[in-house]
Amino acid sequence: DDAPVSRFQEYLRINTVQPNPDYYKAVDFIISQAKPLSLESQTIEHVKGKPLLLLKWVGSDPTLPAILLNSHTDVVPFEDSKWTHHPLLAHIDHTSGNIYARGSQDMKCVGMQYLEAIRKLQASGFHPLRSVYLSFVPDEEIGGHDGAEKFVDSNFFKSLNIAIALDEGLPSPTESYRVFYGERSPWWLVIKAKGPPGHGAKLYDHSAMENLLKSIESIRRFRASQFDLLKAGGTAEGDVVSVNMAFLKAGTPSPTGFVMNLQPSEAEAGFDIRVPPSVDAEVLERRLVEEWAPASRNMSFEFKQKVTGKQFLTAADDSNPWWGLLETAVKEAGGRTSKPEIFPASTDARYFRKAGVPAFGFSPISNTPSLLHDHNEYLGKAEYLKGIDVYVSIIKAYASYEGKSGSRDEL
Ligand SMILES: CSCC[C@H](NC=O)C(=O)O
Ligand SMILES: [Zn+2]
Ligand SMILES: [Zn+2]
Repeated sequence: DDAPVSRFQEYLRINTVQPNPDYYKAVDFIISQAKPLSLESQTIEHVKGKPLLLLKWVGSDPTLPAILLNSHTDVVPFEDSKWTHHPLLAHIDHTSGNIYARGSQDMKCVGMQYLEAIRKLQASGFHPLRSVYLSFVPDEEIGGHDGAEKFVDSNFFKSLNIAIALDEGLPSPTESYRVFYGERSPWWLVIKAKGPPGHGAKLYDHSAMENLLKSIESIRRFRASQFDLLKAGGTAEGDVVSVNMAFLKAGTPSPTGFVMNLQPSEAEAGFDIRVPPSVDAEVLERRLVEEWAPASRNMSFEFKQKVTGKQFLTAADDSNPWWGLLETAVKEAGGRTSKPEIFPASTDARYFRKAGVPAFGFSPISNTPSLLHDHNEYLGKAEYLKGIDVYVSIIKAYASYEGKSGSRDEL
């Protein structure tokens, strides 16, 4: 059991932290792991310095559409002083068996588990009928535009003829694994207020700060209404709009902090908003124009990131054979899947779905708190090893499936 865990630790120790990930080191490491498995390998650089690694386990029937197992190689930054163990050390707590590292849940675990599962399948003498591709993509954490998005837009991707893609999910605090069939759309919104400057001791209307605060109050009321739906139960995390303030920027800097007796003429605030497929984006945008950033209150807005247009969902029912195969394969590995959900944040799966490839978000992590992007992100050693067996079962089922491919639903 030690070797797979050591290999996982080795991957975790590679510094692929945004905004300066060492992608080549990660790619070289994965290639070294793929070598003994005799997988075909190619590195694609849609953008210089951002390599995407594609591995292929060749199936015996090249006429059948292939399976894609996707993972991203980058991880989000951390405040190492707030961790109990440095996030790039992949320290194992020997009492609990927990491996502490950035990327232990999101999602270096999954990338390595795919490979470990293939290693086990080969050792057992299994040969795939369908080809299995493994993509290790860059830049997911900053939007995936130079990674999965360019990959999916290429003719080369179309030539791969992918029937189904698997990508990351979220840890489950309970026994059953979470599975995702769609995602909320990210809107990264900045609202700006302007107003006349003035003496800090003067009470007057329409200052930039007052204008911005009115918007913030309105946005907070909306946030509370959505949060109440969630707190009341019956509504899933991915089915309400989330709004969280990312930054506040205003004031006139001084050597000791900020000038205190000057009312600034400009103020801005940034929000991370996530919109479920079931919510009418036009109605929400009208609210933004009319209540959150009305020009009549000297306000403007811009989006730093916005996914617009149709949102594609992957059928998670009997109409899609890949769904049943996944459920059964997890069961055969001794696990259970819970009701399919909308992913609350974003993943590269949205690009696959948009290209017409059904995709499920799934990370085989149960009985574990979700610590993505948090301090002290960890994964239990036993949970990691169990996840490998879950993928053994899934890859076996997917790569052996002889039937027709599934469908994609549009919204
Ligand atoms: C909007 S692109 C950013 C993607 C990022 N993905 C995972 O956390 C997210 O914030 O959801
Ligand atoms: Zn991720
Ligand atoms: Zn992430």
